[in-house]
Amino acid sequence: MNIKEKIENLREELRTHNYNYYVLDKPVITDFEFDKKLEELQALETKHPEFFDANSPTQRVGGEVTKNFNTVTHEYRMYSLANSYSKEDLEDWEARLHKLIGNNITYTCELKYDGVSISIHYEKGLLVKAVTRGDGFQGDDVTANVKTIRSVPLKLKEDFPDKLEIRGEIILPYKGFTQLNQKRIAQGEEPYANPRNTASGSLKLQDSAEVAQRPLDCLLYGVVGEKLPFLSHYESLEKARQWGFKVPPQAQEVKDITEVLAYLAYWNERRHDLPYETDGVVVKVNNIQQQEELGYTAKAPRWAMAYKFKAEQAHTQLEHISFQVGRTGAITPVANLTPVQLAGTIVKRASLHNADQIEKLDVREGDWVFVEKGGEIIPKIVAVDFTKRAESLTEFTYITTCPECNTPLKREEGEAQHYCPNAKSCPPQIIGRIQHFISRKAMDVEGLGGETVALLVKEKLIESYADLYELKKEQLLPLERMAEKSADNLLQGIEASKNIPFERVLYALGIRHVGETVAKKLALHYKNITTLRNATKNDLVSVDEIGEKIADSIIEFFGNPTNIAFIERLERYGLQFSIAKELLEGLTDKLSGSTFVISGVFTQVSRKEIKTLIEKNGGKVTSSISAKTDYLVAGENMGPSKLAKAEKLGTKMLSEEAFLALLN
Ligand SMILES: NC(=O)c1ccc[n+]([C@@H]2O[C@H](COP(=O)([O-])OP(=O)(O)OC[C@H]3O[C@@H](n4cnc5c(N)ncnc54)[C@H](O)[C@@H]3O)[C@@H](O)[C@H]2O)c1
Ligand SMILES: [Zn+2]
Repeated sequence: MNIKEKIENLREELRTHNYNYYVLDKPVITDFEFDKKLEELQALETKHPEFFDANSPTQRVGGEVTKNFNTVTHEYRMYSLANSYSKEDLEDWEARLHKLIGNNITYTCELKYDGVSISIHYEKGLLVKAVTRGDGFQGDDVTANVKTIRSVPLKLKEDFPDKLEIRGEIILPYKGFTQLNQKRIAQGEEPYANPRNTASGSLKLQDSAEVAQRPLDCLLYGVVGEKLPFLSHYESLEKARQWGFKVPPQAQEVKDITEVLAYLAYWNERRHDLPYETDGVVVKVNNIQQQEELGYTAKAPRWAMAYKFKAEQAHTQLEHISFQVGRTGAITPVANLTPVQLAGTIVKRASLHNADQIEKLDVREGDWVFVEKGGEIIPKIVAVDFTKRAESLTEFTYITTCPECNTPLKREEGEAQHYCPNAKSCPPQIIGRIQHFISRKAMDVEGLGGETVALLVKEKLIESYADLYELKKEQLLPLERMAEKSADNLLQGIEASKNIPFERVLYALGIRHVGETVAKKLALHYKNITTLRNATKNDLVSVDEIGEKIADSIIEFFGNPTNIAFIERLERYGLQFSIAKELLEGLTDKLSGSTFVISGVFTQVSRKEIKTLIEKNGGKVTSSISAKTDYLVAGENMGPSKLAKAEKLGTKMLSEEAFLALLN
């Protein structure tokens, strides 16, 4: 690989990670690994200026505007921050500052809150607009969602300027994060991975009533605008507090880099005492006039510098490896560790993912290991400390039978995970399936939680989700902690679930690889369970987004007489097994085979309606333009990057009118 290819590859790789992180809220590498790669690219680009590209991830803010909100152009651009990792980096920065603006500089140090950036606009003291950072030039209008955050003032106090834009970070404090996850686990749902991505995902929800349920908070760190009533950054924070904003009190004015380093050392130790996550410190030139003189690079202010805390590692001993069985029978190996302090919590377990991972690390029971916390709540083992390996340790042999039911395990070709095939009577699979069935996105059975399901199974009152519909009050009352009222609620919840629409019932059945979106696709395509049941593999794979793996799994599911018996029972109880009439209205295949991207703001119909129209007419909507995009439905104020990409690829553009005409 030559240098140019290497640079190109790194850029492409970083773009993908940006997309995973900012758009999907599902990073696949740790921030530390991401920053390392970005640094590597930066070094290569500095050494080879001939390959400069204004679109490189080193030159641009990593996010994007999504298609789900109105797009707003920022009056003042939103930037990222330059990063430093050592004392030397900070000293180099100070030397550059001295050269540019002289020696008379003081700084403000603040913590770097780990959440999502937000810009909030006030006019005459009233909150008028809240916008995400997006690509730095344009962001998503998330006003309705931000208004649900209690600490964000809707009205300012005291002598505020007529027009004001304030910048901050929306975060999810640890406490709220834990509560949210406890609720999810009780409802049989997968817990969220970490506070930052959950905050980001919450902010992007379409339903602000749901956002209001998320215990988000907003910490402010900067005011932008003309003729503002302060001379230094530190004063601006004090002012913002007076206006009613939540500005953390840890910010501190310091006079030189030595004091900056003391602040860093202090918070490196103590950051875990804070009620929310921080990933570093931000140092800012204090004097606003000096800030203006220094200005910005393509990506970040020259007057500010982030210093990232090191990802923390712990060193401990792996006592033994145990195994968990999930609802689909998937086996996950878990490392049970000698408890050790890591990033503010005591860690006792770490994920080992699958057999390959164990082999790759060559980890053995009794080994000393290094544990790290990345993007996941469950920490992972990053390496074995071979210097401490006792000679007596033997290579770990993976289990061959299910730890819960003793059935020989299976591993399909090309899959990393082992499965317990005994779906019918393996206890965690039975419980897991029922927990999935009642979960919020599925049948949403109110009054019934994951723990009660486990109890009902243990007491042999139910063996399958179908049994739920035959539960009687007399059976429930003798259960521990089951008062008359809770029994009633539970039964009412079960009764009410009979109205849940077909696509969710289909998802609730728990067919492997059939998630929410796939269930919806299948429901829309096949309209009822009978046609779906009779579909052949060829037929299935012809449906948009249904691949072989999903098709095989559907065929297998319906080929199993036990499942058919369940479905027949559920039909008898009155669950919905065909698609609701409203959904069928206006369904055509006019746009079948075409892929659309929607961008900008529209006047006659909303973006959401456009999306629905496309899908109802058989088209497909994706979020970013690629060679596969057939049409770009372009509203006003479209993102410049989208436009450029569409032009480059020659994507057909449709105005709002042209799009509507296409349908008629
Ligand atoms: N793991 C991945 O795949 C992946 C992918 C992309 C980005 N990332 C991570 O995202 C980050 C890069 O994102 P970025 O461009 O937002 O840079 P950044 O997070 O390093 O810095 C900029 C942001 O810091 C925030 N911030 C928090 N406290 C602040 C304060 N007191 N003052 C000023 N700003 C403050 C602001 O919202 C600002 O937008 C890095 O941490 C990177 O590792 C990870
Ligand atoms: Zn089993």
